Amino acid sequence: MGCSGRYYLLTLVLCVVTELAIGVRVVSKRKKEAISTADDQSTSASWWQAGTATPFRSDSSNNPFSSTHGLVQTHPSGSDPFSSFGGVGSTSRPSSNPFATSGSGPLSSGVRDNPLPLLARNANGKVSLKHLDFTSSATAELRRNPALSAPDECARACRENEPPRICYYHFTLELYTVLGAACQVCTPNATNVVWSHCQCVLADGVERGILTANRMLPGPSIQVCENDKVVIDVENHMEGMEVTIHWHGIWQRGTQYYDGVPFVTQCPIQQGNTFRYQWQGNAGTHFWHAHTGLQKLDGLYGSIVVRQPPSKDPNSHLYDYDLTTHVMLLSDWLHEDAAERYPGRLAVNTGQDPENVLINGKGQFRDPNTGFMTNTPLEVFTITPGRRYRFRMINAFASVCPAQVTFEGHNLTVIATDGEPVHPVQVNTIISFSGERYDFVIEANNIPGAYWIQVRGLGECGIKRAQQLGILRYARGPYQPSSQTPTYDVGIPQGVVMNPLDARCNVSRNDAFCISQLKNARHIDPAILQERPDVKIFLPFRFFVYRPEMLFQPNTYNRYLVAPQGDHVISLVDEISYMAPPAPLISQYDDINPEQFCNGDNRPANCGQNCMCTHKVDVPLNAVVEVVLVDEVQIANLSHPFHLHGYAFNVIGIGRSPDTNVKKINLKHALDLDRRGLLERHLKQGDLPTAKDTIAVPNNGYVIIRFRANNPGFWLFHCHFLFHIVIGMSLVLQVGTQADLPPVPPNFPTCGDHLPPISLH
Ligand SMILES: CC(=O)NCCc1ccc(O)c(O)c1
Repeated sequence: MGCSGRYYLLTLVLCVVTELAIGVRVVSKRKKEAISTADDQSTSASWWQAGTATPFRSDSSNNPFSSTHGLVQTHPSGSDPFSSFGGVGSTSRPSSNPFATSGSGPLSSGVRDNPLPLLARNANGKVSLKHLDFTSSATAELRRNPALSAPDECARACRENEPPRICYYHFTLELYTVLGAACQVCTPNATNVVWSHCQCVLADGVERGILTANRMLPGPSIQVCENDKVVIDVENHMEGMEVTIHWHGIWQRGTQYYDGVPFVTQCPIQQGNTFRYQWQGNAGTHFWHAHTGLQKLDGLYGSIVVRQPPSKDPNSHLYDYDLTTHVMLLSDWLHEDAAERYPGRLAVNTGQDPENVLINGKGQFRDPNTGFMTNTPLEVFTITPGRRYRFRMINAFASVCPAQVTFEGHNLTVIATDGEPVHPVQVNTIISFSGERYDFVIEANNIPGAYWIQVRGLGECGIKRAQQLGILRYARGPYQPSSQTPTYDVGIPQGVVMNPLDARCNVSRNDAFCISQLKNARHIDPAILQERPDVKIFLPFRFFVYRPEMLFQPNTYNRYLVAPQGDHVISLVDEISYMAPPAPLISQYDDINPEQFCNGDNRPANCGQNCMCTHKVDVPLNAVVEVVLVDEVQIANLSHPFHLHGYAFNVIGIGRSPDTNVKKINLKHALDLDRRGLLERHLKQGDLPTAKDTIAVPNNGYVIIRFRANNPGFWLFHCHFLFHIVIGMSLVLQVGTQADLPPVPPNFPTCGDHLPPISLH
């Protein structure tokens, strides 16, 4: 296939950015104060089920704790899994439970945390912090340096004239376990997000080895105000593992070397080493996760919330509360190490699809073979009648499954995506992809009670019918919904869909909103909407399927993934499979052999169908860049979410070929459509394309994004599916030159090959 036409560099026109005044909105309505009574905060009670203890463990035979505490559940056939949940129904425990012999149970044993505080967070409102004793988790650094603020001091309502803080976090990364002995000492609090005093990780009640930051799942939440400085010391104690942490959604202007991409912005952090990340966050709902190997899927992720004073949020009049506890992090979950699925197996546990879905690291699991269900606590979000709440949803999935979130009996008013505010739209359900965030408002306007939250895994996750439940609970009301438990097939009625999978985005419809129909609530650089961008890049992507004879040729060791149907594949973006260089681009550029680099216009000689090199596309600083992503994957039902580091881009168009006799879109056809003016581009006055940093390219379709390349650096641009990253569905956009970048800090770690002359002494 020829390369011409894949990558266009048009004349760079430097545009003077005229700062247009944004319509200033005066928010005068005083926000309500937090209510923080104990019954708002804790889910109370335990999840031990009366009856015979049947801990659900992958192997309980040689585990000393196997019959002592655990997830006892006995509902093979649809009886109510919540009879002991939240203080409703039976609270007696199996006699084999060690807590039972204490006569008091974990709630009153004195070792359990105090109820977690509810922080009121509407910036005019007061912050109410109760019961929080952080002395035990204050690290040496916090004690030593009085200029630093602890996580709970930073998780506050943001005011306009308040001095910024320096918010300090210490992440200790370890190999750890779900249902370890820590669970004999305490039970985690269901609403704990900022940190935990309890080291018990329950997940979905199925024992497995995991990776954790500070023995929490998700890891610690970073919640700060817009101008705060954030400092995170990442101490790697994972045996035999290196790691980097990426701060997904944080632009890293001026701190490009702290973006956390291995061999692009840093050397991976070796075991036993501590790496200090420091950045200032752009406002919004973001998250952090490991960017090395498959570690993210084993538990290394957590939320980031960068709040603003309400006067700076164009949608602040739509909600009364923006609580630390109303972050909703969705993740997919396996019952074994992610590495068990890579490169992948042919007979047992094939493919990469998850066993389960978690909401804030919580959930239950129904064993499809036995029908037994764990009864670990579900996530509970508490609301007060009449109030309006901002929820911050993060899709931290690693797999290809879109996640569909529905709240029983409540509309969702979407007010932001990927940290960027939009003109509000009301929907009933949100479909999101790995890496995306959606902020929405829920008004507590239904009959006070408890309501189901359903998160379904779509796409490939439909095979295992992976879903999870949570509870939206009105304060002082029951913990248990009175309605039928939603099942995968008979769920909460879906109504209007945010982000429909059918990619019908060129028509206004009353059953769905496409992302390309959302309107940006912030100022858009007018140059973004000019007809011709300065740089236009077509990026088709697909898989290359190996024949086994090619892949397993003696003395060749090419990487591959065994896809769900058994195909052995690598990923190609513009016919190139990304390989990381042996040293970081940002700090050791000159150590890298220039022949390592490639792109569609510069393919290495003899680079065949499985061309592997460091795919890098250069973009002039300040150019207006358009990227057209084209899905050339020949698989139905699979849409790839692309994430750009360092930026939020404007989503100019999403669609499929209008040509009904074209069965499969490809680069050639997309170029042809573009020539004929048939690619959808929202460039009219008033279209206000929304800003995002992660966008799913619809299956058999395309996405057009634009951004002004005003943040110099080496920015990874990649499919956010974890198993697609490791087989090369990535490239680096180099914006500007090394001279445009701040130098890396003194003593920045170095790495690289060691290939000295061979000597016998
Ligand atoms: C012919 C072909 O492209 N096969 C690959 C299909 C595939 C690859 C990777 C996945 O994660 C996945 O779900 C499906």
